[in-house]
Amino acid sequence: MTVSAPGVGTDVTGLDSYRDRVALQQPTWPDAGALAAATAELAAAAPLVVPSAADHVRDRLAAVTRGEAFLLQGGDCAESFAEASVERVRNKVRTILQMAVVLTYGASMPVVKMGRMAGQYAKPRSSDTETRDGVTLPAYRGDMVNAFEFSEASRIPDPQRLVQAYRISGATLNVVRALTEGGFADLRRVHEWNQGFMQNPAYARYESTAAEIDRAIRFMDACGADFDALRTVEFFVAHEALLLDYERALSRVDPRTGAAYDTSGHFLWIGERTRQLDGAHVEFLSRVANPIGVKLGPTTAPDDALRLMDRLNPDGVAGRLTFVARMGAGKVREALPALVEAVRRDGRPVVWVTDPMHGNTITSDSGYKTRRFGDVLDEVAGFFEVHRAHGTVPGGLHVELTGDDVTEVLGGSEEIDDAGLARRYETLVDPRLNHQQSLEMAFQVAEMLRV
Ligand SMILES: O=C[C@H](O)[C@H](O)COP(=O)(O)O
Ligand SMILES: C=C(OP(=O)(O)O)C(=O)O
Ligand SMILES: [Mn+2]
Repeated sequence: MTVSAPGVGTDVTGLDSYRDRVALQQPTWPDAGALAAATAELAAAAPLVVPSAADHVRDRLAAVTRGEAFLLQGGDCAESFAEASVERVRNKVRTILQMAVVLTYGASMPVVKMGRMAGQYAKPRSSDTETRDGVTLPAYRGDMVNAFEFSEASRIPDPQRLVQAYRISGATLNVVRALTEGGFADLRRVHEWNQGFMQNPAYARYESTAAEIDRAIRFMDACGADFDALRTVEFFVAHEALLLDYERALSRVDPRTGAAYDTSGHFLWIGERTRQLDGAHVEFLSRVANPIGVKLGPTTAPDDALRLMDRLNPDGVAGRLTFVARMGAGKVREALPALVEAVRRDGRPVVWVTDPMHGNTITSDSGYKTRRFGDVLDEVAGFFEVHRAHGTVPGGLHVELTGDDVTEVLGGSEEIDDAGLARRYETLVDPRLNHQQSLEMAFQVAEMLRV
């Protein structure tokens, strides 16, 4: 089979069909020649993930649809080039591993671990521009597009940033692999970190769950469990497939099967703002074989969900399609049931995940974009209630988090208040749970999973 170069000749795989559709939320690149040079460089570059690994993730997600595994997706709203340091990546991976141990216990199921990492560099925005002190500039759209700094030069989209994002994603993946394959993920070690977290009296309410996990691990030990076999874990990477110039340039045909894969990450998702049925994002992801997700906000109609299934997973391949519901704590109990019921009746399997962040964004009195920890947990509770009522599988959790001690989300047992937000508010776009809030969430969700 001959395959044409990107954008040249016959579109054998259909990977270029999206070009005839409307793509929302794309940057206005000022120099077409510079964009072509950058995408040509990416098209010739090595894949970040290989097709067989994406297939493997799809199989893991198929287990989630059967209620035999639980999915945990977490990471920054927007990764930044400056924070791709070993330390920051390690803290994020550590946080996700710690949460996963608690959730594994709560669910009595394997947890599929996936970072919003190694590619989460492009952001959709509500407005094309940002105004500060009477000065209006193009909005920041992620490090893959322009720089956060509020100056005219920084905000001009630069296609070389696509190449930089690819290189930094490769370096991030390398660190993630070294950590998760090199003993950092050892169950005994992760358990010790969780015991360290429990030293803080603020978390006394989780003591009984923590003690049960400790007993379970001692029981495994007494039974002669092979802890050395638990020194490594599978860890996958995911991001929003927003910038189609980047995603297309990193897509490759798998010589084993002739199928196309987007090799920029294991799992890609379509955001709430770009999920139009006839839009470019749905068209593009319909052509790649990776496991994919779609965010569904509170205005989604049951028919929209069914049509997305027709477009993205017509044959009902288990693990291919994940719906990430991001309704808001006040809406999830009204908005989600009709969707869940329509999908259940249809019969084609879908992984249902809750994103309890994006429907709960508020502006604090002092002007910070933030979320309340209580709202976040309430949306997760609502998600579980809806699935229990319908006999369907609540398959996972999608959260914005960091492994550091930032102060971006209000509340939690350490009671971050409006004045406290200023202490360490570092996010470039949306507020993230900090390390402690993330673990606290895991303990609370573990309690919900076991009832
Ligand atoms: O993560 C996503 C944000 O919610 C999205 O980019 C919109 O943010 P904005 O309203 O600040 O533009
Ligand atoms: C933009 C995001 O979410 P949504 O598409 O759900 O608004 C996000 O995940 O950062
Ligand atoms: Mn976000």
